[in-house]
Amino acid sequence: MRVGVLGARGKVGSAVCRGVEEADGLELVAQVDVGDSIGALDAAGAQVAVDFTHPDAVMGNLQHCIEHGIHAVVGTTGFDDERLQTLRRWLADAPHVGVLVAPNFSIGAILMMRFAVLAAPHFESVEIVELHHPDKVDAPSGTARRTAQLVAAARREAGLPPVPDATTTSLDGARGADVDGIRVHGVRARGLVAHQEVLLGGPGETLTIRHDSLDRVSFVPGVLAGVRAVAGHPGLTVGLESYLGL
Ligand SMILES: NC(=O)C1=CN([C@@H]2O[C@H](COP(=O)(O)OP(=O)(O)OC[C@H]3O[C@@H](n4cnc5c(N)ncnc54)[C@H](OP(=O)(O)O)[C@@H]3O)[C@@H](O)[C@H]2O)C=CC1
Ligand SMILES: O=C(O)C1=N[C@H](C(=O)O)C[C@H](O)C1
Repeated sequence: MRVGVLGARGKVGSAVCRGVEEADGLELVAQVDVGDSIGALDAAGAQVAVDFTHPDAVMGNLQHCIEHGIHAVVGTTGFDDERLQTLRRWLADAPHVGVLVAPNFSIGAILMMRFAVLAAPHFESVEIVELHHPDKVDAPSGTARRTAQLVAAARREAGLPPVPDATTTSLDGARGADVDGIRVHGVRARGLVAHQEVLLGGPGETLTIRHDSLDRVSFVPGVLAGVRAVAGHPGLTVGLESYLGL
C-alpha cells in the first residue's frame, strides 16, 4: 500500500514516516510539510494519506484527499461537530473513500477512554486533567474533549444528575473548561509529552484512571493499523476503537 504523510517533518509525522518505512507491505511514497505541494500525494500515487499537521491546515488537506480518491488517516486535532459534518458532506460525493479521524492513536489512551466510560455511571463526580508539552497549540486536547463527551453520554444514558459543584465565586479558568457538563483542566509543561487523568469520585472513594504517552512512538502502531484498515471502511469513522472492536 502506497502511503503519503502530511506534516512529515513534525514531531509525530516524522515518527510515522519511520514507522511506515519499517512496516511490511507499506511504502512511503510522499512526505509533505509546509512549503511542499500537497499534489505530491497524487503525483506519487498515494493510496492513503496520514495527516499530523495543524488544526488550521487539516480541512484543506482532507478536501484535497477526498477529491483525489485518497483515503485518509487523521491524527490532527480541532474537529468539532461542524467539521465532522463537512467531512460527511464531502464524502457523500466520494462514496469509496474512507476517512478515519482519531483523537488519539495510542492503545493505552483508547483503553483509558473505554475504562472511563465503563466507570462513569458508577460515580457521582468526574473531572479530567490533561497534561501536555508546551508547544501544543490547542486546549483542551482532542483526547480530553472526546473523553468528556463519551463520559457525559454514559452519565446521561445512566440517568445521572449533573456533577455536583457548589462553586459560586471563582477566578476565570479556575474550574477548567466545561465540555458537555464535564470539567476539563489543561496543564502545559516542558518535559511532558501527552498525559491524561480521569478522576472519578463517590462517597468515601475516588478512582483515578491515568494514561501516559512517554514517547511519540506510542502513536505509531495505531496509525499503521488505521492505514491498513481505512480502505475497508468507506465514509467517516471517528476513533480507532471502531476498527479495533473496542
Ligand atoms: N491523534 C493522535 O494520536 C495525536 C494527535 N496529535 C495531533 O497532531 C497534530 C500535530 O502534532 P505534532 O506532530 O506534535 O505537531 P508539530 O508541530 O510537531 O508537527 C506538525 C507539522 O505539520 C506541519 N504543517 C503545518 N501545516 C501544514 C500543511 N498545511 N501541510 C503540511 N504540513 C504542515 C508543521 O510545519 P510548521 O512547524 O512549519 O508549522 C509541522 O512540521 C496536532 O494537532 C496534535 O494535537 C499529536 C499526537 C498524537
Ligand atoms: O498535541 C499532542 O501532543 C497530542 N495531541 C492529541 C490530543 O490533542 O489529544 C493526542 C495526544 O494527546 C498528543
